[in-house]
Amino acid sequence: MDFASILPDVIKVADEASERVLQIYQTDFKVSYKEDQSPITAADTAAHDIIVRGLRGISRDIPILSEEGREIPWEDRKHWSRFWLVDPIDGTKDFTQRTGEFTVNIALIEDGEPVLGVVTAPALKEAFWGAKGEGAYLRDRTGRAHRIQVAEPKRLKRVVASKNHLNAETREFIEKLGEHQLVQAGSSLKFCRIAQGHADIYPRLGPTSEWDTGAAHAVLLAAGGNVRKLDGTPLLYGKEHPLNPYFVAAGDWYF
Ligand SMILES: Nc1ncnc2c1ncn2[C@@H]1O[C@H](COP(=O)(O)O)[C@@H](OP(=O)(O)O)[C@H]1O
Ligand SMILES: [Mg+2]
Repeated sequence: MDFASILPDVIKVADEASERVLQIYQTDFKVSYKEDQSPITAADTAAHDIIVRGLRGISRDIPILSEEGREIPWEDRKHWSRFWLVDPIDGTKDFTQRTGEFTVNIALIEDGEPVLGVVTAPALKEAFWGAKGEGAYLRDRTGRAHRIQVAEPKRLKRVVASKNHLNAETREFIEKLGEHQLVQAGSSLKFCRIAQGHADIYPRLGPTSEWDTGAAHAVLLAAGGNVRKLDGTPLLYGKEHPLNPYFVAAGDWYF
């Protein structure tokens, strides 16, 4: 598949969803709660609909797995060698708390590997994208896009961690890194901050699902980073259960 030729179309889909999400963000939106007690708003479902329609326009043959879509039986999914993995809004808590640190996430997975990803932060007016063999890019709030790359190794490690999920295991991991400084970022922006060289390590010793990480994982890979499980093997996608194992994201030099 020619990633360079489909990237502009995927970015366009993410931008359309982001625009709608931002409109809803600026209203007095209502918050409901799903079965697992996680929050959901009209923005999640509106973004899901726009993304599904847009991706179908890019290719009718690639199936879509979205956090806000219907559950697709493993019997069907186990035959997928390529699929879109979508989180219409990652960081819904940040959305409802109006921190601005939420993202729209679209990934393309091939044989378990995130090979293309687009992550937008509508309220911050930032968009990140990357694909295998194509490098990673940030379009900043001025509207200009430029190539991004992970930072060189330094003694002082800038650690990004979830403010909502900073548990004892994560704290212990961070202490062992030696000289460090905590950098705050919500949702999948944690991977993106590493990809652009603003942070060095993101330990996630807590739950996430595949759709929370796929797109930003692809961006980080394209920027010279990696995401590995605690046993050192790569984090993979398309499992029967969408829950990710614990992982660490960082520049390649860390592993
Ligand atoms: N118990 C749990 N099981 C699965 N995922 C969880 C979880 N607790 C938090 N998460 C995931 O962590 C994401 C938020 O991460 P962070 O705190 O780093 O911003 C949430 O994304 P959503 O907002 O898309 O639901 C959610 O998917
Ligand atoms: Mg999510």
